Amino acid sequence: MNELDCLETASIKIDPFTLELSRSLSTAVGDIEQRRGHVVCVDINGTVGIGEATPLPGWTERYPDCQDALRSVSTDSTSTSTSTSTSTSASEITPDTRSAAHHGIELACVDAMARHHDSSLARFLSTDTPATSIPVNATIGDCDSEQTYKKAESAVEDGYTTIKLKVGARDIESDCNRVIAARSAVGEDITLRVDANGAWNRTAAERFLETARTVDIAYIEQPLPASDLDGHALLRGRGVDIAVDESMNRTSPEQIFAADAADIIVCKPMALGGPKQTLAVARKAEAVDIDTVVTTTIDGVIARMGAVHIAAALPGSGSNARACGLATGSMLADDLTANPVSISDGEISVPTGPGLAGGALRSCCNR
Ligand SMILES: O=C(O)CCC(=O)c1ccccc1C(=O)O
Ligand SMILES: [Mg+2]
Repeated sequence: MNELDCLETASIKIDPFTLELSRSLSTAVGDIEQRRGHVVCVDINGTVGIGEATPLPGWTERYPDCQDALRSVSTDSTSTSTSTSTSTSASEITPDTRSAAHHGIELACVDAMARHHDSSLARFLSTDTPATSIPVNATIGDCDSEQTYKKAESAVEDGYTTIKLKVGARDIESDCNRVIAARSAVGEDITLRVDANGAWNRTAAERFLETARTVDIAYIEQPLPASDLDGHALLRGRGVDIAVDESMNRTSPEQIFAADAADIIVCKPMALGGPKQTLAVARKAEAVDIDTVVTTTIDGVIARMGAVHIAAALPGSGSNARACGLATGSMLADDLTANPVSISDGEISVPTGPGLAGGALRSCCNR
């Protein structure tokens, strides 16, 4: 079955939501304060599947475009209140494959298919035995050195063994002082990484790299603008690994690999258009010895669990793999429904029931 073949036979219902963050996440490209999206519920011959489409401007299509794309495939007239016609033939309109709308539908389809096979989504997607838990990183937004120290200390108290700091929102010297502060807060055994969200030029990135090497930063995520693949290639091999994130949205994985631009790719299923594209990219990366780190765009619990299953289905996933950015649920003030799995000792367990999480997310389709 093709990923969206289910559109031909499924009924599709969409339900908009807004989730506030408990505290905004400060990054080099601005603050994230709120997440708006749609729960997507499909019914394929009586098997229900749940997905989530939560666009983030800059990373995916804009909210109105996502909503239009979902309405065009929805078969439920009550959820298309502002549109005059109900539904066009679903097979005529399929959302752009690299979109949050596509992610929402595809996730719902694979959830239904996994349920139909009485398999967890990770097992359904994996060509191997999926991981049962995934190490995850704590994420610390931009803040001053003193706050960085305190937050790093408390992340370790909470059991995290990998911490990611957002950098690039202040001058290089201040960010250098922040990573020095973070290292002194956590000791030697904790993995530190930073994410500049493309804020630096090559000179600034080189300056940061000198300090990063001395405080043992595992990798710098997107130091340079997304299109500067050659610049990323030049930063490699200097004692700190280089990861790309935004570049994944601007160029193809093949271009990134060909430019030798990255040691690690960061994959956000919501931005890559769904579980299948994400896995396909990760498998290509593995074939050329590049690690994949799966993260979210700070999604609701449905997409977050989707990302956990994707991470578990990846080649070489599990406790020895690099920590994934999947501990983003605590940034939300409220959620679509209760978290089906817990995070402890820096690892998130992979839900074991059929599909995304057995019956645990079911209430999302009756909201
Ligand atoms: O990866 C993480 O630790 C959290 C997720 C994160 O940083 C993020 C969240 C929303 C949008 C962009 C990003 C990013 O990685 O740049
Ligand atoms: Mg990033």
